[in-house]
Amino acid sequence: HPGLGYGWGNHGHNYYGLYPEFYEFSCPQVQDIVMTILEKAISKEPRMAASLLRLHFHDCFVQGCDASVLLDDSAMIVSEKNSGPNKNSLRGFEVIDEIKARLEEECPHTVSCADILALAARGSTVLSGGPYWQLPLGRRDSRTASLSGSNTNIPPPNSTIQNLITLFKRQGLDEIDLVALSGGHTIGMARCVTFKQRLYNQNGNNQPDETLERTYYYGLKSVCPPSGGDNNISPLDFASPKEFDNTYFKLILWGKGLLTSDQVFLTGNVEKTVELVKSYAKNPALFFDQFAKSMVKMGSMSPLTGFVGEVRENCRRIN
Ligand code: HEM
Ligand SMILES: [Ca+2]
Ligand SMILES: [Ca+2]
Repeated sequence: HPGLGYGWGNHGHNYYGLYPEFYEFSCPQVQDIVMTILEKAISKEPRMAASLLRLHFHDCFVQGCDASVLLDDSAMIVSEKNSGPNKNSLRGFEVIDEIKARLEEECPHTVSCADILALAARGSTVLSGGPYWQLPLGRRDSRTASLSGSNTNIPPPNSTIQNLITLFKRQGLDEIDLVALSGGHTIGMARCVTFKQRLYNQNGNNQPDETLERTYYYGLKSVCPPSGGDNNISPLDFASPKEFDNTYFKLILWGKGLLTSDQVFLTGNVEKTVELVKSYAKNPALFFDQFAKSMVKMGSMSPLTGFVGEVRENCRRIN
């Protein structure tokens, strides 16, 4: 029986009942279909890879990886899409819809939206030049969403290092996962409003963040004026915003992390995260390997399996 995660196909691993061969018989084309649509979307707009990677993260941190993030407002549902971290920020829903529609044609009522998010995150990483990993599957979709969970569990960009460690610990993720997964910021963009405080008033004294490297600071000010321009965007890794590589960590060593939550790995007085940034900056293979491991770990957080939850027909609403 699909979904129970015992015996066949599990090869002795048990990510809470998820296993890579879950769709081997019920939808063997799933991987090809996902990759075809991702290739098209990402070649049209490279940033889409980043947006899809982030969607999986924002799903997993709220009720686990159950596609709660995809539900629209309705009579039954208060959508997570309107939370502080998500509103005017999350992207890629149309690509998920396209994948889902295609999969409903090929393998009706079979592939969950939560698994589509995990597949899209892995595929987006690979297509941006990052690592591939064996992806445990078999997540089912929630019949609920949590706006409050979205507001409280997802770390804000001005977080202190302690705050980041605490919020990740709460999900069962440690400092190694925190630093490696934040390496996802090697691709994609952030809006001015998420880092503006660093430019004009980091500590309530109307001064810039002194950990911000000078020339980078002047460049950011030109993108992000003191008033207005909140939706102007800047790359999280300006050296290679479309390339999944380890330059994110090199930039942090040079004082050129974009968000406070990036730079504090070096400046937050936690020796462990300082060492991790240095080793990932030096050794891209080490970063790739740990990113893959931590993505599997994050992707296995509190999944719905077996007969719990459902496989949505449309990712935006419950059946
Ligand atoms: C450690 C805590 C984290 C914080 C505080 C954080 C914060 C942010 C913020 C503020 C943005 C910009 C949003 C906007 O401008 O609207 C962003 C973008 C992004 N984040 Fe994170 N993030 C964190 C962890 C992660 C993780 C774990 C991943 C994935 C593994 C990730 C992947 C991304 C990606 C790829 C983007 C760019 C999205 C795009 O261009 O559409 N982030 N993040
Ligand atoms: Ca979720
Ligand atoms: Ca990069």
